[in-house]
Amino acid sequence: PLRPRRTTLLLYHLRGRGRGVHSGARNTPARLPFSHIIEEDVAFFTRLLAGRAVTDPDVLAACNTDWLKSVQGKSELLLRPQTTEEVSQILRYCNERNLAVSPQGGNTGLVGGSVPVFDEIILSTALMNKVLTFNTVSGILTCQAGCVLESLSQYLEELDFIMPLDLGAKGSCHIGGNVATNAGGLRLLRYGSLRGTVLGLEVVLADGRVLNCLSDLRKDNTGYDLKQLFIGSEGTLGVITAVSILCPRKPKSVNVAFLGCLTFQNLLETFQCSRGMLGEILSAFEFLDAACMKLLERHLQLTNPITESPFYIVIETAGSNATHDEEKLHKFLEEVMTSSLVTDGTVATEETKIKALWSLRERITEALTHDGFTYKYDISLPVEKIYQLVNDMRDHLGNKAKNVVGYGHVGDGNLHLNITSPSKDPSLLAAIEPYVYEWTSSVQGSISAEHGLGLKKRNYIYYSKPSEAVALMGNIKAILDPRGILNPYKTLPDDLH
Ligand SMILES: O=C(O)CC[C@@H](O)C(=O)O
Ligand SMILES: [Zn+2]
Repeated sequence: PLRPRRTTLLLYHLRGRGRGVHSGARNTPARLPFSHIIEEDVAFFTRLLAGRAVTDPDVLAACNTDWLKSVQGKSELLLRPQTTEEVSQILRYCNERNLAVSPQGGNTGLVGGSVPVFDEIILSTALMNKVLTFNTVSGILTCQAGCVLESLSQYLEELDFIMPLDLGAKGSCHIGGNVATNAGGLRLLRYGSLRGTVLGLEVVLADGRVLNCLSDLRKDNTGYDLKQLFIGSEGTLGVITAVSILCPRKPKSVNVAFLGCLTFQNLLETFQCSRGMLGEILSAFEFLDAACMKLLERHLQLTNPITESPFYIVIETAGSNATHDEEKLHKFLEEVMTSSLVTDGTVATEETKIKALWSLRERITEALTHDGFTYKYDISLPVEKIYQLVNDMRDHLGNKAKNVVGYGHVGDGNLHLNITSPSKDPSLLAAIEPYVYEWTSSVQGSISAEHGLGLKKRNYIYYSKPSEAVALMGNIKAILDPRGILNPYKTLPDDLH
């Protein structure tokens, strides 16, 4: 049988905890002994933030619920600071009073990391939305954490630059949240992860200290690279208040091809061929299966632009010379079609058609929300194994699930495995987990490629990290946030809290 590669002791611990209890219950932690908010606290924040300390239940309702509507917090206080100094004062106060804080950006996360679990104070970055500097020579942008990704993209496009990341949630997500979760998205294949493009951060620590490591430099080897600790730490080690990020030039020519393949093996060979033939202009290689296409058609009334196929690919090229790029793309398409790797396809050069083709990939998450309750898995695997997990899961679940779909970032070896059911179904969940984690661990994959661990996946960390590494994470947490007030119940497993 498939087994996680961690020590027997940990396995026993992990399984013993869950035995006989469905994962939903296993995932609900107990409230830690933080203070409760009293009138004096609200008075303090009202004085500090004048009109931006919100107790209105209607406003709080939206911030207490995650985008998937699967986690429901009970916070009674939302704070909307505008400056780093205000964040610093908020945290200093909360730390002294032992009040827990749930930092929140655009609240588009998919693992329950951005909403309170109990009555944590919500610290929103929504009003910290200013661009601070942009250097047109270096392409380095420095902005506050609450800037919406799409607004930054629009700002930069006017200056002939783009953001190095792009994702479906761009219209709502905040750059600070992107960095805090180390969001990957659709351009990672070309521009790399935020661990490379983020050059500096300003972070407020749990006790209110401000760590200004913003940077206008591409290179800086002076001591430990502290910013890396905060990238992907999901607000558990500090609150990111500003970001310096390296932005590429806006490509002069962009093309998108939407292709159909008969088998996943053909899709993989098409990927290899695209790397060889498109080289430096390849900017995305994404896939969806036929089950995703059916959901897009049924729930969003989108139209499949090509013949029905078991697999679809979205390839984007971005370069500086339209003639050169198109020539390369056409040679590549000729090659994959004559060799029958690809059975049908369409190409877009014009912006509205490019957008329409991209929505077939970007709107799958939205289509899934109309299909019922969705169990989501964001898995990193050796690229050639990506679809095997989807097939194995289908066999494993039989007719227990409504739909089992696979899509994701082929270029990054990142599968989004989503399973729907008419409503929340504990017996379905028990069939999916821990099977999905054991399967992933057996091929040394990661149980969270780009969405983070948040509330939902925190206790499964041992499937992807050795116990020594998790213990060290606990030590780091204890140094930076000794009272544990920052985003409690998230990222780290319950046995460390
Ligand atoms: O909804 C999901 O599971 C994936 C969301 C996002 O990461 C994507 O790539 O579309
Ligand atoms: Zn994704």
